[in-house]
Amino acid sequence: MEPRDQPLVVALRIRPLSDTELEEGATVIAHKVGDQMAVLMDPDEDPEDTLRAHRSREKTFIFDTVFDQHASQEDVYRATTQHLVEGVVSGYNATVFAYGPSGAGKTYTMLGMDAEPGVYLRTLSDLFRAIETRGSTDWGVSMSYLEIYNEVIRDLLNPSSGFLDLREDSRGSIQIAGLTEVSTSNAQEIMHLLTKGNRQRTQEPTAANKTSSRSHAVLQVTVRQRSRGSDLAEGVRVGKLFMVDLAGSERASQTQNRGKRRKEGAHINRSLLALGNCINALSEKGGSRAQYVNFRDSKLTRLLKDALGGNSRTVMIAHISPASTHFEESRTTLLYAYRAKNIKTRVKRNLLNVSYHIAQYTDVISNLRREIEHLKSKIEKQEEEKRGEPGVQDAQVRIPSHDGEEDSCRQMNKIRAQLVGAFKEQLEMRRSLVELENTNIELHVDMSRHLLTIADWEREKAQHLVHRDRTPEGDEEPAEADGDEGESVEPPEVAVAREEVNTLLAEQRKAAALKAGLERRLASAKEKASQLEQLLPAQASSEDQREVLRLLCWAHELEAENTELRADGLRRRSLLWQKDFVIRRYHQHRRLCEQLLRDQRQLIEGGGIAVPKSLDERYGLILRELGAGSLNRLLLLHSVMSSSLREEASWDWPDDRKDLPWGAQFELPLMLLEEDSGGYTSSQATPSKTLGKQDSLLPLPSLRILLTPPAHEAGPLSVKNLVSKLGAPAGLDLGASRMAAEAGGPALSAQTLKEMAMSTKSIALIAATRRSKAQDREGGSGRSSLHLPEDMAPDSRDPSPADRRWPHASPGRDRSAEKARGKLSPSLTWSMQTVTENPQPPSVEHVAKSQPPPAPLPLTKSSGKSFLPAVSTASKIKPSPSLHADEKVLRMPEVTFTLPSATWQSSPGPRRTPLAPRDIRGSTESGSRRHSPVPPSTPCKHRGSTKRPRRPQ
Ligand SMILES: Nc1ncnc2c1ncn2[C@@H]1O[C@H](COP(=O)(O)OP(=O)(O)OP(=O)(O)O)[C@@H](O)[C@H]1O
Repeated sequence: MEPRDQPLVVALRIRPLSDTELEEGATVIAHKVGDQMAVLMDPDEDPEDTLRAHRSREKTFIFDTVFDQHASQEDVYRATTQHLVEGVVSGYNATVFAYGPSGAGKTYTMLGMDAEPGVYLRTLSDLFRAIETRGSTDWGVSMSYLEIYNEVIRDLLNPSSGFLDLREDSRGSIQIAGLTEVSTSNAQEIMHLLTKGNRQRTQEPTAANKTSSRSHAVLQVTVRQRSRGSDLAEGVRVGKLFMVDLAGSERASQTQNRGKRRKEGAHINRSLLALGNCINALSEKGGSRAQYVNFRDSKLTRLLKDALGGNSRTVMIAHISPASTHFEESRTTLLYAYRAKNIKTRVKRNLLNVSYHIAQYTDVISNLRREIEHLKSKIEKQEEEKRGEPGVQDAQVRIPSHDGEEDSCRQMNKIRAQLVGAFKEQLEMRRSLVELENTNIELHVDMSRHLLTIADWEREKAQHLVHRDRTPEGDEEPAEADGDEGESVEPPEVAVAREEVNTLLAEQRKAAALKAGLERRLASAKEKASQLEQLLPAQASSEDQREVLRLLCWAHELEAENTELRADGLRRRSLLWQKDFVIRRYHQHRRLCEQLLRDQRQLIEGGGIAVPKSLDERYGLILRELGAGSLNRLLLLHSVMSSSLREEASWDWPDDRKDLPWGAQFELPLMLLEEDSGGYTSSQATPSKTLGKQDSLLPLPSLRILLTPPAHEAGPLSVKNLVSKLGAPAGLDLGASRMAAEAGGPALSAQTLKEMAMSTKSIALIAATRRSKAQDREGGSGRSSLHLPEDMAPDSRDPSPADRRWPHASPGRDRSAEKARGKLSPSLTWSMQTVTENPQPPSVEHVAKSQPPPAPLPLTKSSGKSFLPAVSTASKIKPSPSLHADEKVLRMPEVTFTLPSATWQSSPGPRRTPLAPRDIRGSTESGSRRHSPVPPSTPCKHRGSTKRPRRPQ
């Protein structure tokens, strides 16, 4: 046995709900899933609302063992501590900690009750038993029991001895001067002493526990072994077993403790923090990098120095209450324990492909579906048989006569119970598998993030080196050369990232091992179930058989739906994560481009290089743009969108909006080159010195979502042309960045369009929320602040000020007036839908008819990579007329929300014909050929396939 190679074993125990918690109306939020997983649900989450399941702070944790309220003291002991006994008898140290907030059951686990003794007694009994079986040596067992209260040590076996001193001898081992050490010969004796000592332990009632232990109690059992007949000095082996019942880990803010209790809390937390630090540092020491372990921070850690830092096998039993009222403490405890578990890791690259896992779920679902079909056909066959054999109608005929009906019923019930048990088992395992997969994806994404941080640093370092190599020869930047920072020192966040990667890799390995085990168990459970199925006997009545088979079907169907639902959530989550990741990449890319531009500009100016006027103008524009910070605002918007989308990951849109993002047109902000004259005089022509003014000219970018294209569109323009015309808007957001990336290529890729669609969806959500809030503020007048975008009507260049309101503007803000003064920009609209290349502006009817709403989000895997609906790559961008203007001024257009909803009302402008819902759906009743985004007064629904993933109620 090599204790140094042993990782810290962490178990979790979830106690039953207490009477007090039940009285308070608390619900159970901590669940055990499988043998090693615990799920902590968010109590604020509505359990009925399955669609919002991913919005919660629900978290899954994997430990070495998890116990719930059904676990007995014996179960806990066997799984956590029993294996330590052998080591102690062989001369090693072992430590068992009970950790957790006040009232979570630490003392119950360690000390237990008379009828249900805890870890102490069971360990000691086993210890003595082990000693007895090795009868050939001389043994001595002694014990001491102390408490650390407010950073002072008291002897619980002899409290009158006062406060004891902790000393370190010349060999560095810790001694407590004056501590009573009692020699014992059996476990019962120790228990008697313990019970006596426990009465001396500092206990006070707190809000969480009427008999709260306010101190750390340490029971130390020392086993000395001497070989008979050998020299005494040489033949002694000493094994120490520490069993620690820590004080409650709750934070002061979480208790209602005042005065003395609060002071105690501070001490308790100090020693627990020190313990946590030691555990972390020790894990590093065991790993690749040696690290100083500060045991001196508290008495607790000094006392446990030998046990922790030496040849000790250590087990932590974390405790939590399952009650919703203790969510915060439970969460903190789980995180702490989870951290403690992550010690000793070995690095190995093991990046997994998320889509691979998703494909696995698809397989699971199809297997289950096949099974359902098989069972259904079995039932049908049986029923047919029954119909075909009228004589067999009476089931009694088939029942062997020797035991009669009762026997058959009993047997049937037995088999049915077994079957149900087998299915339950399978169900649990399947759920655990899904949870494991979730964990795996989280690990995967976390790791990608950390790898990105490391990659960033590596790149920076390389740049730094290149820069240093260049500097001594050229005297371009003598100042910087002087101020050379020397060897680049790895920043702490990179070190942390490396550490995290290691930890995550270990986690992944562990999760993979767990998964393999689960899969094996699932396979054998399946085998068992099918054997049971075979057993479905001829001796039972056919009615019973049918019932059992129906039960089978039902269980499988439920399971299939459940798995489908989870796989669906998983897909969406992984898509979001991937998207976030890509955005970060683009963000970096944008920063690089900015730097490049600045450097180039510096070079040009410094070297006095003559550049063409047009290029110079463009440089000026882009630098002003950067100075104005519009791009950053856009990125901010995008991150808001993204988080909003994540929160709304279930996408449970109201009926009138659920199809919208996939079939809608939308505008994304682009950097436009605009003529600095005529009707579009741009204030951006003013240099960026007037930043304050500019800020007011560039309100928070927003986005417009339209149902049909503008009536005055001048014809399609390919992305390639458009982007080359407008310049690459690097870093605007994912969709725009993609456009930039594809500037030299064909039209927008399907992937880009999908990503854009996702962005649109989140924006629409934000818009809807803001709108309903705005309506609330307006006192429910039913009059929303919906605006009519100016490019929706032929005369939009001369709008009536009264008609215009901007969602983000102050109520009185007159947008058209601003526009007339040249402060606002026209915007660019393009369609997500496949549009025929028609140079004429399409009528509303034509558009609606020729462009049925796109396909719904399919649940099945598409192309093995993405699960979003396929969007035509033939999509075209339709510019507004302003785009054909000469390219002189680079400017960021304003973009706005326009979402139809049953609840929205607006006052249409005098020159507009409001578009009825049926117009949007493409009814021929509409006489208007003009597009108007006026929202319908009844929910607008696309005709055609508007289905979203089906969700079971
Ligand atoms: N697994 C369990 N089964 C039944 N009852 C339990 C269990 N765990 C704890 N309890 C009960 O919960 C109450 C609080 O438990 P306990 O005193 O062990 O908590 P604690 O974590 O030691 O609290 P403190 O830190 O304040 O000392 C006790 O009445 C105990 O009997």
